[in-house]
Amino acid sequence: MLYDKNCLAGKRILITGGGTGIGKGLAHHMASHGAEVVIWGRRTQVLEEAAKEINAECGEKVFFQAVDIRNAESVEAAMADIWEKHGALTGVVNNAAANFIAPTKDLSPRGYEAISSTVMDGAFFTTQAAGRRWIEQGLKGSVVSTLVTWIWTGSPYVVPSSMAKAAVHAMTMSLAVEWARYGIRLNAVAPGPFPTDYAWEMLNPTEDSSVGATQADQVPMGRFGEMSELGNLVLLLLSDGADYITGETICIDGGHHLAAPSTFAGLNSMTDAQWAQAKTAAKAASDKAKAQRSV
Ligand SMILES: CCCCC/C=C/C(=O)SCCNC(=O)CCNC(=O)[C@H](O)C(C)(C)COP(=O)(O)OP(=O)(O)OC[C@H]1O[C@@H](n2cnc3c(N)ncnc32)[C@H](O)[C@@H]1OP(=O)(O)O
Ligand SMILES: NC(=O)C1=CN([C@@H]2O[C@H](COP(=O)(O)OP(=O)(O)OC[C@H]3O[C@@H](n4cnc5c(N)ncnc54)[C@H](OP(=O)(O)O)[C@@H]3O)[C@@H](O)[C@H]2O)C=CC1
Repeated sequence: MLYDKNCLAGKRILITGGGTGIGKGLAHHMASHGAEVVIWGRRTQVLEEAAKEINAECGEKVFFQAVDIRNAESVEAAMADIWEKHGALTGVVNNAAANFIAPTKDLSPRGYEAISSTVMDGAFFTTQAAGRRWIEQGLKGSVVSTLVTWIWTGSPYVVPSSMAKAAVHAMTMSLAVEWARYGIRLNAVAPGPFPTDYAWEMLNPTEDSSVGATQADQVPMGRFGEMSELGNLVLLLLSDGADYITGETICIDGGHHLAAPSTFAGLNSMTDAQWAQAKTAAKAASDKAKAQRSV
């Protein structure tokens, strides 16, 4: 363990999308360094299992709420519930996201909305609900958003995600200035590929769609990122050790985007028939998750 195992003692951190993938890894990392953690997602069973798994190792540190972050009223109600039942948060990780690869010309308005509203509106509603409370109560707070290197490079075939992540980047810089006087810091991380089940089903659904963005051999360091590496960076930003850092987005990608294969440009050669196969495969994974949603 790089950091002291109690370095986050007294911290209470909300992680959206904390039931799976990176969010679950972050929840485990923060809980194992002494923080109390609340995880959000739309599937009660998935959240419950994640909390149980982490708590078995770390003690009763992780709590969960089924929340759809696209719904401002639900976010507000769940945030009020945290303050009432657990106490004030000290940090928020805007980690939940939706994404799938698709040719932009074929995207329906609902497809665009599903991705952009989750990433952009969800991060805004969650940040505002916590920030308002910190300001009213004179409390310090730290917000960390999980972005992606496409905020600098853009990426074809994931245009709504690139646009919405760039918007959250703008929110990070803007509120860092607006809320600095309240002691509220906003930072972000921009990971390269950290393979997770759901993301890879959405971004790498078929053999033909496996391109640079999701391939370890395209990373200059020759490997994917490890959860503990991302966890250590987010931990630092959530901790008092980063008290003078605000408005920053820190890249953690083994040099991936500087070597240029970090986008989905390699999908330019896919045919319409290959795109139809990719859509069918991604939708099957998505439908399986949807059948488990509680909200
Ligand atoms: C360098 C490496 C970088 C990697 C960066 C990673 C970034 C990520 O963010 S990965 C995160 C992946 N995780 C998720 O996406 C988790 C959440 N996902 C979901 O909730 C679903 O999978 C969702 C994205 C499909 C959204 O679900 P929902 O809001 O319930 O939306 P619908 O199923 O009703 O679909 C809305 C709309 O979108 C069309 N659509 C769905 N899937 C596809 C697809 N694969 N291709 C094209 N279009 C798709 C769907 O047909 C609907 O449109 P209409 O048909 O017009 O109604
Ligand atoms: N994996 C990678 O290589 C990279 C990932 N990222 C970013 O990291 C973050 C995590 O991605 P990853 O762990 O890979 O993917 P996952 O699909 O595992 O995580 C996304 C999470 O968001 C939740 N979620 C989606 N929509 C909503 C919603 N409307 N309300 C509440 N929760 C929601 C999902 O749960 P549920 O469906 O139950 O609601 C799920 O737990 C994302 O922001 C992604 O963009 C960035 C760069 C690289």
